[in-house]
Amino acid sequence: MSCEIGETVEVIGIEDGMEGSYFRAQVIDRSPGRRTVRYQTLLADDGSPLEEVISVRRLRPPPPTVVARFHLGDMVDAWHNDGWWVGSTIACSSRVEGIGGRRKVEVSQEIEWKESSWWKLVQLVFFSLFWWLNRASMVEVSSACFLQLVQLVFFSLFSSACFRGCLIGKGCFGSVYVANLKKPKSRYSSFPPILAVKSAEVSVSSSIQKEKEVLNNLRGCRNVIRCFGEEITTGENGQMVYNLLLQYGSGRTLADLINKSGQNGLPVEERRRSEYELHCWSEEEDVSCFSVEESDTEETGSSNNPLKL
Ligand SMILES: Nc1ncnc2c1ncn2[C@@H]1O[C@H](COP(=O)(O)OP(=O)(O)OP(=O)(O)O)[C@@H](O)[C@H]1O
Repeated sequence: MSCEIGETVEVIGIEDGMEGSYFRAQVIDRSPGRRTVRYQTLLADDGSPLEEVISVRRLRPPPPTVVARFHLGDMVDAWHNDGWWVGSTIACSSRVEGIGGRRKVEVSQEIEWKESSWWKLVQLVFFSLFWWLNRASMVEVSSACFLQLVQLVFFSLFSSACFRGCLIGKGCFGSVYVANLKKPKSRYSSFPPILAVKSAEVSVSSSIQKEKEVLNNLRGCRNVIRCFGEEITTGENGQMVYNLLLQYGSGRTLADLINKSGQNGLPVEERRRSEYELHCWSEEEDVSCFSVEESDTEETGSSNNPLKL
């Protein structure tokens, strides 16, 4: 994205309470790696449009106007408080509102699963105690036993967040199930009511544990499936199962979509949308799964050329 003077862009909010929101603005000046923008909806103290100098990393192109069908659990942008907020649908209405050519849907705000400090304290006391007992040779704690103890404490404090439903698919490292929240009004109330849960036996779960780390690093990247946390449950045969709680992608994978589209490939609108999403992703995370021509001396290093997958 070149972000020339006069171009309309969207700026991601980074201040407290503004994370995950995008505000439309116009570029009014440029310097290497930075742009001065004038917001269309945010005002300065004197009532004039707010102007700000920001890094180009906070910019994205305005999204294309598409008429989309929304499903429960879809990730969407919703117009709220003068900006677009990333969320997921928790209810869909057929009512169409004329906001920027998009439908208005009810959203649950972006959430982050933060462990409460008392839970961290319990963990700390628990691990310190076993570390001390182990060092004093008062108990022999094998790693398997240790994991079971962790599970016991985990279960005594929290039961599983959701009911597991049918199998959606299997990958090399785990099986993916659709799941519903057990108690939508519990501490998980900010989770979408429908989740995808990727499960594998604890002993072979290192890859999906790694996946959690990767997804956490990509948190805030609006086009990447979100991870809501992890939990350990007991499987049917008593084995310990590691579960990754993921945003449910109702649209299936891009590969599924391409395969379904037959010989002519993706419809033009769908292709544009996918290119746009991959473009935003590459801007934010420097993803190298496709090549984009390098642009002049800009920090972002990408241009408006079509993506080559
Ligand atoms: N968050 C999700 N929402 C909906 N369906 C999903 C989700 N994650 C995975 N799936 C479905 O489950 C299948 C298996 O996914 P998984 O991530 O385990 O493996 P994969 O990406 O297909 O392959 P690999 O194991 O090589 O990564 C996918 O093909 C997809 O159809």
